[in-house]
Amino acid sequence: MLEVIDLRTSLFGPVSLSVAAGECVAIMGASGSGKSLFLRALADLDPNEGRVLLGDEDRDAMPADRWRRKVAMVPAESGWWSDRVADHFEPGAVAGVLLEAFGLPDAMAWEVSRLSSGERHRLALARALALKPAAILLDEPTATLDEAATAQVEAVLRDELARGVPVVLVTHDPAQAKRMGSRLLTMERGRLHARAEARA
Ligand SMILES: Nc1ncnc2c1ncn2[C@@H]1O[C@H](COP(=O)(O)OP(=O)(O)OP(=O)(O)O)[C@@H](O)[C@H]1O
Repeated sequence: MLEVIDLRTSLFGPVSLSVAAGECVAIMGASGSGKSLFLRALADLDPNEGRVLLGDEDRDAMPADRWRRKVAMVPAESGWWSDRVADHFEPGAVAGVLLEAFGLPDAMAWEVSRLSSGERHRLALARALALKPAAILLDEPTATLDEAATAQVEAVLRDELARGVPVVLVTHDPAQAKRMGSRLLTMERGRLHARAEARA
């Protein structure tokens, strides 16, 4: 369970939200409504106030880097700090399995400079999931992807949900929100509301 209590910055909130183990909450909302800022605050990437709990662990009781490893945010545009894709992954079999699932089995040997935007996005997702986070925050994870690659990403996310990971998914795609979200919320001027479909 990921529990958010009165999370806020000067630019959004307060927002309170509970995401159960294995639940995907899909958040839509107009451009500039505060969706990315909310995810960044949840991951403790920007200064913020409020409480965030993961199971019985309190974010404020652990160093920020430990929290960010547990609660992985994959932003809309990922950062790369080395020339080779492989340098962004810890050694081990988990990454290989993910790259297969994303249809990029050979990507470990590639240079970052050759990656298409869709490849970058899937590899950023694989990089985050390879660390086996306890909660996942996704900012438009398939915005750059075609239908087949979108299906691959959604299949991997379903596996994460099946193993009990709570997922917060920001998307501009209503069909994806319905496919993946067990609850649909909308961000409006920095506040979260239930969407009409979710109340029906
Ligand atoms: N450092 C900042 N200072 C002032 N305003 C900011 C800052 N960072 C973001 N904003 C503003 O806060 C608002 C919310 O930004 P945010 O990135 O969360 O939007 P979003 O809902 O994710 O939009 P999109 O769907 O376009 O990605 C925007 O109007 C943005 O310009």
